[in-house]
Amino acid sequence: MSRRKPTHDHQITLDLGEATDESPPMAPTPSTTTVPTVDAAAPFADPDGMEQLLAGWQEEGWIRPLDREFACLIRSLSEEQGEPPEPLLILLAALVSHQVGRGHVCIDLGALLGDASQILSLPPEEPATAVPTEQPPALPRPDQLLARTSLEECRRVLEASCAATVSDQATPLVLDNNRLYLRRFWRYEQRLAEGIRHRLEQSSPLSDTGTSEAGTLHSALDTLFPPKDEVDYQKLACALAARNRFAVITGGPGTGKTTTVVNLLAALQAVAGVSPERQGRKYRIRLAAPTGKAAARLNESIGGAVSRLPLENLPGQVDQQDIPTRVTTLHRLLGSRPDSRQFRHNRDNPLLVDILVIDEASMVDVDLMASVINALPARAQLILLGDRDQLASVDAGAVLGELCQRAGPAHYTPETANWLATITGAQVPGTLRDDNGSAMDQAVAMLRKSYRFHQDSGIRKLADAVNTNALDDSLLAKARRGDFEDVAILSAGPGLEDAQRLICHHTETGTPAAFHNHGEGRLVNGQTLPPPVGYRHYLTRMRDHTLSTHSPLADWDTLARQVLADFSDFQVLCALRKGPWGVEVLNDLIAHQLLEQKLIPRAEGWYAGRPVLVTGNDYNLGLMNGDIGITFSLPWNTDENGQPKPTLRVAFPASDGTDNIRWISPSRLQQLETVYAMTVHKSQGSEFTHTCLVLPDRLSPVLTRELVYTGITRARHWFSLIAGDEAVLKESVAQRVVRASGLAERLWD
Ligand SMILES: Nc1ncnc2c1ncn2[C@@H]1O[C@H](COP(=O)(O)OP(=O)(O)OP(=O)(O)O)[C@@H](O)[C@H]1O
Repeated sequence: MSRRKPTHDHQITLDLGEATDESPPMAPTPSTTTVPTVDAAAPFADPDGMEQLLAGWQEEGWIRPLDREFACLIRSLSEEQGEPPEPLLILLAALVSHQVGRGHVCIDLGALLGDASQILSLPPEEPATAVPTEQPPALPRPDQLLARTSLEECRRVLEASCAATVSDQATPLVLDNNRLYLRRFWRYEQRLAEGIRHRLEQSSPLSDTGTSEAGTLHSALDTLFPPKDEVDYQKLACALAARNRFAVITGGPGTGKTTTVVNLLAALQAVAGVSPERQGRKYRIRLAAPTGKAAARLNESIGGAVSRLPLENLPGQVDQQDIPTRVTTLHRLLGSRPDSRQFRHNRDNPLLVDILVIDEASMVDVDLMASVINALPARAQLILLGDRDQLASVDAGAVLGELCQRAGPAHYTPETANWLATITGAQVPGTLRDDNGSAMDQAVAMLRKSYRFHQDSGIRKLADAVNTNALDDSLLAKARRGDFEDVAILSAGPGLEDAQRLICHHTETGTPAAFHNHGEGRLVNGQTLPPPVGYRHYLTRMRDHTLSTHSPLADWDTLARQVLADFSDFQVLCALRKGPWGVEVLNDLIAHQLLEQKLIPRAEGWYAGRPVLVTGNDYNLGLMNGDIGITFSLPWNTDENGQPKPTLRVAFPASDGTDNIRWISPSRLQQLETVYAMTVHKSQGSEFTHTCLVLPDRLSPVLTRELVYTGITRARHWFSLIAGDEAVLKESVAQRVVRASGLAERLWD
């Protein structure tokens, strides 16, 4: 019988990426139903046995209902096509879905069979909170099952199945080079790799140093970057990004990504101004970021950088209006539609843009990045900015990290090095050269010098040590002694309650006494910095204002702007959501501390002073996941006696690049949470004057080098650390986030 591969792609509308949490599934709560006892061989005997086992895993919280349902769907598809349903196929389907839920784009079967418990993190490690189960469940673990099979067997089963192909047939699973994908994610990765490769192949008139365009780039860069004794990596990055239709500029905090991209855009507009091909038409440029918060932050910094450009000295008659300063969110740019994953802009309706710059690109998952590529005209230039060492996107993929995996010791070919020498006058250091560098290598630039953090900055030293897994006792001891003027390590007594009390007190006051010289007298860019603060700071401004019923709305807007700015002067970040060190418990404890100090009127429900974080996009209200608002009690309405009747409204900054305030009734807000404490994941793309990182006293898979680095680098001027156990801090730094994906192989091989 000849079997037809079913075209079931449309049926796989299960949202296999969206249920992604920031952390792997937590440890099971004790089960109330009896779970069948099976040994590791039994589930392979028949598909019912395998399904029964998956049901047990789901019941124990090891996998999501979605993972089991997907596996059952694969079984049904096989049966519909007259195939004997293979238990191993059902298992692999559940596992690939599970992995996508944890941020992986696919499963690398070789790696999976090599170390299944590490790759799958199953059973989930007990989190800091877990109530120990009295009896561990008598279920075979995935690694025990996988130990009974081989790569050849997995391949055989998948290749024989009508549910998996390597071809363009729309089967729900794709086996590609020993990597197993959900088709949707395989397509994203393919589309992304194709879009990047296509851009890398396009030639640029800038490549030929004899063209007028190249000559203009040379003189524009000389104007924008004053001569230096050392290699100017910003200038090199500008030149490389100008030459390629796809480029990545990566660098740590304050290395000048914004400054560089503004210079780059000015240089490109200068080139457009002289280009015979463009006949004086300037490029249409758009700036975007993955979240409203990240867009707002770039908005803040870009205007200043543009106004400082020496435009009058540039060739090509570049005007200030030629460089945009408005930053939009990617969803807004692409035209998101409620209840749909499809954007208004796509291959058939591309964006009207010549150059698209995406900031904070580490937060962009493979799905969204593929949508960006899909919506870009074929010749449009795409420039990604971001810090490759930060946490990867919450949803599947680690696109920026993968694109920058060879950025440290770069791989510039002799051709690139010679071109850079002509265009920038700089010699590329020998350590960054490679005769065998690929096209992709030539499109990646890393900024290596921080202009925000001084050489002796504790924040910088800690971040560097975390990145290189060199966080040792002597550095921590120095920080604890107050040797760094910007870092404080706070230690509580041994008990959990002592630690929680310390966190609450610190959160209220910011504990300036824990910092060098009580945080007094620090000079930054020639200005004295105010000492670090806690939440008392913004709540005091709220409490002490003198506005009344008769005050105009503009005055309330001004107050809201100040309070929101004060709120961003401090933020507690947690690694975990659940448990005594997690966001939920700490939000509650901190609210009660502030209530006790009479800074807020109550600690539950809605009240004046409650800070909230939007946790899902609300297109009707124009609120995006990650937006932060503060609740105000406004005397705008009056009761029947004409007396002011306070009304609660939440003030949000407008997300359109203006400094407008939107006042929204709490009853209209659907997805949100209190945000005295926030997870490090949610803090990506944000920055706070003083950041306090709280780490638990037990290791969990969530605690990784990327998480600790991201937490530390959210601090603009002050960083405080409260760790339940410093050994856990060091162990966290040794753990890395590794996400399975085939993107790098598609681009480099
Ligand atoms: N080449 C330079 N010379 C002197 N100062 C610089 C240079 N480049 C950047 N700066 C300054 O360093 C600070 C950080 O620069 P910028 O905002 O461009 O960095 P960034 O990498 O975008 O920062 P972030 O980490 O916030 O994304 C700014 O005050 C900027 O003016």
